[in-house]
Amino acid sequence: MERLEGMISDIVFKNEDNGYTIAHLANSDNEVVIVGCMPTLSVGESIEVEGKWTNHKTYGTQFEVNKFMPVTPTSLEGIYVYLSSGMIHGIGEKMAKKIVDKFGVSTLDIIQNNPHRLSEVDGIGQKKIDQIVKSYEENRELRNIIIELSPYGITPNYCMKIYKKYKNKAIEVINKNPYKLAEDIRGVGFKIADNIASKIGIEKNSKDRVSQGILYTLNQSLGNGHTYLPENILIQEAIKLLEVKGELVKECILELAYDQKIHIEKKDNQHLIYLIPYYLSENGVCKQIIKLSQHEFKDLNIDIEEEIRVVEKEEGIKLANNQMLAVKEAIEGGVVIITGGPGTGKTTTINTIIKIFENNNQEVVLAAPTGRAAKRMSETSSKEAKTIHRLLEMGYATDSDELQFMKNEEEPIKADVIIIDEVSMVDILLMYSLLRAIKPGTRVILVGDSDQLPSVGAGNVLKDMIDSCVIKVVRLTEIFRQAQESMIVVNAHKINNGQPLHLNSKGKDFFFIRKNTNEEIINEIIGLVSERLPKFYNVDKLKDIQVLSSMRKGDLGVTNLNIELQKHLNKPEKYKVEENFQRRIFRVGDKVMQIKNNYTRKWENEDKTDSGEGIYNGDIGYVYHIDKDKRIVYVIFDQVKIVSYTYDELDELDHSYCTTIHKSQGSEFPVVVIPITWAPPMLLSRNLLYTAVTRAKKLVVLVGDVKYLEYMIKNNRINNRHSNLSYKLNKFKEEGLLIK
Ligand SMILES: Nc1ncnc2c1ncn2[C@@H]1O[C@H](COP(=O)(O)OP(=O)(O)OP(=O)(O)O)[C@@H](O)[C@H]1O
Repeated sequence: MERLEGMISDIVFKNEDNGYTIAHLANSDNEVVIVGCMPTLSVGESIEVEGKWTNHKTYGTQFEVNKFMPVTPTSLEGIYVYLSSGMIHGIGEKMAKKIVDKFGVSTLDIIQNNPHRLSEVDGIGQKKIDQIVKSYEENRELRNIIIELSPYGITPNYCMKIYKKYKNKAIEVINKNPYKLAEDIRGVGFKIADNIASKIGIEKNSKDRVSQGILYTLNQSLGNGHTYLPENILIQEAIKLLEVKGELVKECILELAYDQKIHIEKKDNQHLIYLIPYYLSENGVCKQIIKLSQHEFKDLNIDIEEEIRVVEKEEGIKLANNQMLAVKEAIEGGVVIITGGPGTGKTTTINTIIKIFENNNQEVVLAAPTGRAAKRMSETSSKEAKTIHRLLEMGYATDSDELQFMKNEEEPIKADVIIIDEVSMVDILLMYSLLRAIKPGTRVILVGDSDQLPSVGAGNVLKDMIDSCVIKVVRLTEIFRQAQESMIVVNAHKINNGQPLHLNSKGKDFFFIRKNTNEEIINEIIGLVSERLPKFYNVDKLKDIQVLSSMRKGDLGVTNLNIELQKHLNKPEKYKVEENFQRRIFRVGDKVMQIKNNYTRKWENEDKTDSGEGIYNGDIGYVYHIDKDKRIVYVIFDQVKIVSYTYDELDELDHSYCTTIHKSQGSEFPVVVIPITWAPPMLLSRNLLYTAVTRAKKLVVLVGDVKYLEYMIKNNRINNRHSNLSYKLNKFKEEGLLIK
């Protein structure tokens, strides 16, 4: 390894995604090209680099950097260049000159140790001093983290994420418990954390390590939808991960339970191991369901049949028997699940229930798990529907900096009736938060299609509640005439029943285009989306058509289809600003999706007369503007909400010309295009196909090989999730805890 020292005189290239940088390093003797991961580098900075000389075919001799360290500039010129480089917010070129003229070589010492003295410089007030100190500190801390962590193979990009999460506590957190990184930082797995741990000197058989491995295994299993793991499975998986003896794992499981980090529940001869929040939520859901169902509901003193007749007359419909039953249960029973596939009249039933309650002065509140599902519910009911998170008023309590729900047992939701749609998407944690915020006496109506994919989060709540037979369930099974005319609806039910589909009926809305190779499928999809569908169906290629894929990777996965579709749906143009992040290009006009809930992300309209906060997982928007100087991408959602993302926040956004079927849950689109090709069996499943097809309102086009379509229809291997909700609800019922 060789070392060089000098000042950065130019930055030739910087990849914002992974920090790869090509720069010129100058010292009194010469100027050389250095390359490597140096994300925080800026012109004027003095650094020391460690690495080796290489010879590049095209670019000649360059220095490949393994490790870099900032050195405090000592020369007046160095200090001036550093301060004026733009790295310290609040100091421009003029101000830098003034400061250096005043304090000379002691400038950096003053900023660090006696910042109040900056006020001696003309034009610097307290506010400016605070800004300079904060920015200087952040810069220093980030550098320290990079220097400390890069030997463990953590890329600078992750260092930035780590810094954002823990701020100046980062090194302390990592030294105390490196495994915390695996829990908190998306993309850092147990293996990386374990590597740091071993370098810090944590032994393979250390109980800390094994305990963290057990917690990590349980955390990972949440990603597969499990609310607990049977002990034998947990032990097997932990042994595989940690390469230690089973006895030690067992011992650590007991210690974790003793420390109340996990809960062990006995069921028959098995031990079920839960992470605490999941145990509390599962029990809490059971308890709340019992409480809510047992309560005496206020008698509305109405003739239900007469009330139904009034609404039927107003709407010009006649409810089917099961719809009628659902309405009666909602009013008389008080807690009910209404379930059914597409076109079975769920919306019509909800609307009838709303009308009857409102005709009788009852306050009805509507909510759904995602922003898009709530928007759709608002549209079909002509009444405001909120996301469940908004209904529960997610926010910061005065004495805490953690987001939490303001609505709970003490401060319940004010309503006589609460109707929740798309309940299949609600996981066990959210269901508990919701139920605990409902006051006994409030009527609760849960609506959903239990054949859709289960929630992304742990649990199989809707299905378990239905299977338990503890809550009254009304199943809507009749497909109404109007709905029967749609092959989308008819085929969706056929998929659910494992039957062959009606393909390509003339004048209908469900087509299969046979293509064999992946290349043919991609070309066909591009042709359909960019030209033929907009032309023949008069739909907007960006807003109305959604391509859905079951997978992320591969030629026909979301990542590649987004790259291919972007080339045709939003071509590069001189007037369109774009920024290249190597893996992906963000360009003005791009269709994008927010991929995680961000309850505090601010938005405002163009003339800044309206603003708010909260952008949710699955929200689709368009890149509106890119400010390369400020390093900000602006995205517009719902035609008016403009949201800014700094470059290092772009991991919250994905292109969405194509999205995964999982992400499309709860959303509907006029036209859906789905590639049908080989994939691992768990991604060729009936409920994935069913969920994808039922997202379309006007037209479904499948493109690919019909043998995989047939395989999907047959493959009813329901992803079995470890969940104890149904069993527990029944157990409580048998033990006489439920009156009804
Ligand atoms: N009792 C009824 N008599 C006649 N038509 C009905 C009846 N109930 C619903 N419909 C019609 O059937 C179609 C589907 O109904 P609705 O939209 O309520 O079902 P849904 O289960 O919400 O469907 P989706 O899940 O596809 O939105 C609509 O056109 C609706 O007008």
